[in-house]
Amino acid sequence: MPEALPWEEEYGAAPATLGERLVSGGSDAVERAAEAALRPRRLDEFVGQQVVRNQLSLVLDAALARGTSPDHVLLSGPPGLGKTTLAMIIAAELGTSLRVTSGPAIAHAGDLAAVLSSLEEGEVLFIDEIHRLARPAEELLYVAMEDFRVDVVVGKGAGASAIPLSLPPFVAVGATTRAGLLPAPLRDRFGFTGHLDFYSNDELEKVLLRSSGLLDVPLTAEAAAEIASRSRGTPRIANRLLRRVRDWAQVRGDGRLDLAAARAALEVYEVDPVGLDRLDRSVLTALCTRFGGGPVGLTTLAVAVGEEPETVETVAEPFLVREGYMGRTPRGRVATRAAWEHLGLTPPDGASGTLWS
Ligand SMILES: Nc1ncnc2c1ncn2[C@@H]1O[C@H](COP(=O)(O)OP(=O)(O)OP(=O)(O)O)[C@@H](O)[C@H]1O
Repeated sequence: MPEALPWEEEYGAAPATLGERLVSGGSDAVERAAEAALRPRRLDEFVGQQVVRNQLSLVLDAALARGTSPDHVLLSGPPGLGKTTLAMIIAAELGTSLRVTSGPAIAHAGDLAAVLSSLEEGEVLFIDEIHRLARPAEELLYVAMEDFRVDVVVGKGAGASAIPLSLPPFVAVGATTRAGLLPAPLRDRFGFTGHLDFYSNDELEKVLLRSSGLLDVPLTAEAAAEIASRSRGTPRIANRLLRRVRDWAQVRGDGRLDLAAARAALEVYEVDPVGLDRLDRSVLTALCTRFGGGPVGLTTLAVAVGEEPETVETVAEPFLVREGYMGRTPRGRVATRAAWEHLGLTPPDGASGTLWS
């Protein structure tokens, strides 16, 4: 198994709690409905991710020019960066329709065989969380991707036989937060792999200004910059914070989405100027004030903030480590100088781990 990329360890499948959290990359069903209206529909509306966008546009244009289907596409990256959106765009650019499924939705290889055998020629099959496909379904998929064929098993035991069923050519688009977990034979069937990275604040401002236009709420440039800087490099979070600022402006403000409204709304929702929320801050505060900056074990730290260790590890820690507020050492979690400074605290002299940076 190849080594996981650094962010893959941090951004596994979103735990259930993520959907309830304003600054998480994950989303729930209600959230998804609100997001649908803000999705870019074509490649030239898709903000940022210049490298992937250029590469993908070449793959698609070349296929269109040849009049054939493009290679299968694998999209990897943390939640909320636009993998589903890109899959929809691929179908739109190819002028075909999109069929959507996901690794966890396919319990048996037969479920996948049913989806595959109902595909129309040239259709795009989007498989979200492809790393969570069961092994037999995975094996069925890579035969289908390579040879456009599924082997339908008839009968049981010694009398079982496989009847090959031809499939029309289709395009598989897989999305994963953990490309390193895909077995090599499956990964190799994707002719093009695009890795999505966190967005810059400038790019998030563009996402926000575009979304505010679609929502028909005027957003000032300063407010866009303020929301962008608290959005953890993630368009999904940026759009979600925008909707909360819009709520505040409608209910408590004068309807305008300006800097004052953005700051006031994000204060109500406890999203601080660098995008940390209450859980993030309570983890850092406990680490600094109760454990002298660490090192402290995950379980002890989690008990101190009244959370499950898994919640601290998967929900708060990835962003805190990525942004340099927390370190993971063999002896436990440590606060960095940036954490002390962010909380307005002075690190005690000589405390081990406190000046970890
Ligand atoms: N490049 C972009 N430009 C504009 N909006 C974007 C962009 N990328 C994502 N978004 C917005 O962010 C939201 C989340 O994107 P999307 O659902 O595609 O993410 P995802 O990577 O598939 O997440 P998950 O892995 O959780 O399914 C969408 O509603 C979309 O409007």
